[in-house]
Amino acid sequence: MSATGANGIPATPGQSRVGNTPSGQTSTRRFAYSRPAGSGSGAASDAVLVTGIGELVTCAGADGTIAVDAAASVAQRLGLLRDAAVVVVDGVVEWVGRAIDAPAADRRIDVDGRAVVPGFVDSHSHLVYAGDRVGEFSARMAGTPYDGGGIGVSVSATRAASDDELRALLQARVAEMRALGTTTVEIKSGYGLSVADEERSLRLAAEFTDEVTFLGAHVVPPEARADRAAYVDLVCGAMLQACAPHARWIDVFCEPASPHAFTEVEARRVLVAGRDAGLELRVHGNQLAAGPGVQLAVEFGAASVDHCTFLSPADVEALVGAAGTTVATLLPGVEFSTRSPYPDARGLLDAGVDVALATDCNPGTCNTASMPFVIALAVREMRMTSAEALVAATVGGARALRRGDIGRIAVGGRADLAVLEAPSYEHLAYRPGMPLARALDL
Ligand SMILES: N=CN[C@@H](CCC(=O)O)C(=O)O
Ligand SMILES: [Zn+2]
Repeated sequence: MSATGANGIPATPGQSRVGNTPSGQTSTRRFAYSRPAGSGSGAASDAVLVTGIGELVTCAGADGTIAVDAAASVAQRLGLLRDAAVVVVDGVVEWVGRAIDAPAADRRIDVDGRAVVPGFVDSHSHLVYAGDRVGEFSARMAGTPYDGGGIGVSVSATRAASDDELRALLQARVAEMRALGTTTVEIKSGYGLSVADEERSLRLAAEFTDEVTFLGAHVVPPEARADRAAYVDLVCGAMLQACAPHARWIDVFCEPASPHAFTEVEARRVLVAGRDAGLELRVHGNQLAAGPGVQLAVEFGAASVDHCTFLSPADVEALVGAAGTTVATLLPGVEFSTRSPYPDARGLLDAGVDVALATDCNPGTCNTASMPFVIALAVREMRMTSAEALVAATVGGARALRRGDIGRIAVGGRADLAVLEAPSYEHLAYRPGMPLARALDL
């Protein structure tokens, strides 16, 4: 997390909140930053010059997707600068340009020719859980299919954990993400599934991010299976009332192919109730089979429909029509870890759908916090170009969270930078599994 904290991943919980700021344009004006004379050290602005950037990818020209095009055009749309510098004042980008034109600043960080990209925006994760399900993973690798039933195992372990245990687990997971270049993360509940345990999950998640999502409608918990309707009533009633104050978003696992997840009718009730409570909408849909998730998300104007693994032509058409409103968030780490077919990213991009990439980090279907791994999968397995994958992991994630202040390196936006142990962003897919990206501490 950047030093300025809390809309992204804070280094420590409980940092102050920062509102959204609109992204500005790349600036080439020349001036010097310095602390105001006589100001106390606590009150002064802190201007940092990040220089020696061999390749700076600002994503400033990216509008959500990068067309497959001639190299020069891709570079232009990526907002790619060589031998560049960025000036950051109090966590906000104040200047972007050639290093030789850079103004003076209070402090200087020289990245010595490395590439710098926008910090990754991981717009889909389930980090509030205890225990693991490695046995389920091994069984799956031996042929047992995933159906969501294992979520109950994580619910039991999470309910049994103390607040401090869950907080420590969250802190460790968020730190792993930051060490891999992620600067904003969305965190869902969904392993509590009682009023008290969902409320607690969200309260703890809110210590680490503003992008908190209520997922009481993850599965019907084991003790409620005899009366599904009563559980949906609870989610839409007392649970929502207790959880809404901690959350920005509501999500539902709409997957009729799973006996544990929710039908279209049930999901519709959850989305209506969440919207009426003032929450913004997201949907887990079309993960295990073709189904109603995508159409429902589009109908409700949800910010994102996530997974999109099994889509009909009508689903793609609906997503094309919803471009600018509903993002298709692809989670190829899930297909990797469940040995499932990958979503047709190429078809979605070519059709004009807004696409994001995220980890879905969770104990069941994808236990990785690595956005670089997701980018490598997107390029190798889903035929996205490296440029498309980087944009989907930055601008795409920002759009899936309806945020204009992150995902790009632009004047007026948050100074969330990831530095690469590499000369170019293309190394992210070229060197899979290598620790190439880290969030830059300013
Ligand atoms: N599919 C629903 N939820 C998670 C998996 C949760 C779990 O299996 O623990 C997902 O997005 O893949
Ligand atoms: Zn998920």
